[in-house]
Amino acid sequence: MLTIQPSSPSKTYLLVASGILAVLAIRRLAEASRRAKIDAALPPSPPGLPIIGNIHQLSGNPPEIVFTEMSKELGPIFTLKMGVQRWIVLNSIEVVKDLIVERGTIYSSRSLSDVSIALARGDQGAQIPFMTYGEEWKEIRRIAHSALTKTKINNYQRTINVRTNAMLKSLYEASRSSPDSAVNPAEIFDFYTVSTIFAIIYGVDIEPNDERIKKCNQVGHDVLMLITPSEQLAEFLPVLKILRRETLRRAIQVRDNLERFWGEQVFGLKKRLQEGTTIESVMGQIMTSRGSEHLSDLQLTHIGSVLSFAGSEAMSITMRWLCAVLAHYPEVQEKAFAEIEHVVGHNRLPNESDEERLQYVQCIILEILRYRAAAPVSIPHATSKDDTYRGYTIPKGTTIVINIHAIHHDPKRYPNPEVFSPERHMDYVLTTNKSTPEFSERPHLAFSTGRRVCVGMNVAERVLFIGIVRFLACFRVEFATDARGERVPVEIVKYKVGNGATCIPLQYKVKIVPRHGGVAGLVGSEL
Ligand code: HEM
Repeated sequence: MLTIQPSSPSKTYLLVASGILAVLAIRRLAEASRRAKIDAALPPSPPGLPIIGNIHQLSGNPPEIVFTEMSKELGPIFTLKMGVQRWIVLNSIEVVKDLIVERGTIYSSRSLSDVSIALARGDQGAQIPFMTYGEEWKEIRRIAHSALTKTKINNYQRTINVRTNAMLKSLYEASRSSPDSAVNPAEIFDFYTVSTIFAIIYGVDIEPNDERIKKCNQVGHDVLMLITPSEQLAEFLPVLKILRRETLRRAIQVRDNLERFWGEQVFGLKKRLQEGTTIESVMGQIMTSRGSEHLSDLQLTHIGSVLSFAGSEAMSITMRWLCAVLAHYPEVQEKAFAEIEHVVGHNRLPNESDEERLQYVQCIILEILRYRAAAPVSIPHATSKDDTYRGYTIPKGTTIVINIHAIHHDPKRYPNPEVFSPERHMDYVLTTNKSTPEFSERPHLAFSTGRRVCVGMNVAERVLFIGIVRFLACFRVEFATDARGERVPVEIVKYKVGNGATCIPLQYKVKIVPRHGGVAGLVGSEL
């Protein structure tokens, strides 16, 4: 008769343990084979290393340059394995149109890191760029968008004019106070854009030494320090997350400071609205418009902070690039000045109603946004569903990078892309129906496209137009000379990558020369 011997406890443990191990191993194998299947169907990928994949290939050069080089080998859509994450990089206008525009419901989410969730409270907060695609984001974005339409921006024209003239005055004074009139305009442009945005968003006027500027810069800087590439590494290699407790604690501290500072701005505006002492502002519009009564103070704080912070740096970067590029292209400046003289004359500054007739100036602005887009890889999107495209599989949760730089430097679209040539946009300016151009006819994608397109685009375009046209009407940019009489170089090929993957010109100094004797009077005028 068969007798079953009770197994010893150690044998039982062994059996159970080996059972568990077997199940784990099978699961791992199944997972590995599932991943291998998905990987095989992904768009092509450059060879990578075990575990880290392609991460190491992104060190050194700016990401947009690395991606553009890779796309020459791999085609307009390719995959990068960033540790445990998959990135798919889009490098042509056709692919961007097919996926970001036409399949916007799938390609408009964000993949949020632990740090960005801690900083912005994820979808519970209202920091638009840090929200996934869904009803909350749609609602907050709709509210922000309706306060930033082209018609609404007309209400801030006087504010923009006043701030622009303050910038011209600072440039004029800076050029007079330095013996060789060599000026580093970066700080002046920074103050111009931050003070203009503050005035438009909250209806307040701030001076250069205002404490709010310092605090706003500090809070912004603290946020950017938390989203540096090294902080992102833990998202690719989760084993590093153990080391990140301190970073997460810091993120919460930074968020508290951010909410305190921007909360004070909302509170101040609320008080002015109750007292009837405020002027028109975007946040005032949002706080009093029908349909936004349910917004909490925290949501208002987040919306106000993001609208103030998201755009002013990008606008300043664009002004800094233009000033640097103009030093290299005197003929562009002369042509623009001749157009301004013809349309506006010398006795007043150009304004928004002159825009239609200042076609060459319009081309200059389009060209600087193409030539050096402030955010050349946009803000990464993420897929919210599995998809198939051109026979490839694109799984849910994939990070999608729009390589704006590659599109802006595609020689088929822009012959000699490294030449700054405003003329290339003249046909568009003269003939295209600018409010609804064909997608392929768009002169640039600096504001990205699709459902996530920059919500502050109308403000940015208006501020850049007034800032740039008045700058061109008042000044000529020349190379400065050093003590030996030699030209001080201004770098326009190499640049710095900012923490938000922005493309920032290296520090430079140029001569800012007033165009004529009437400039002193013009820059001192109120409007
Ligand atoms: C030259 C100036 C500017 C440039 C080049 C620029 C560029 C961009 C880009 C590339 C994006 C990412 C879009 C995407 O995810 O595909 C973006 C998003 C955004 N921008 Fe701008 N921007 C500028 C000015 C502004 C201004 C002035 C504001 C606010 C008044 C603003 C507010 C935003 C917001 C809130 C988002 C997030 C949109 C979302 O996630 O739905 N931007 N911008």
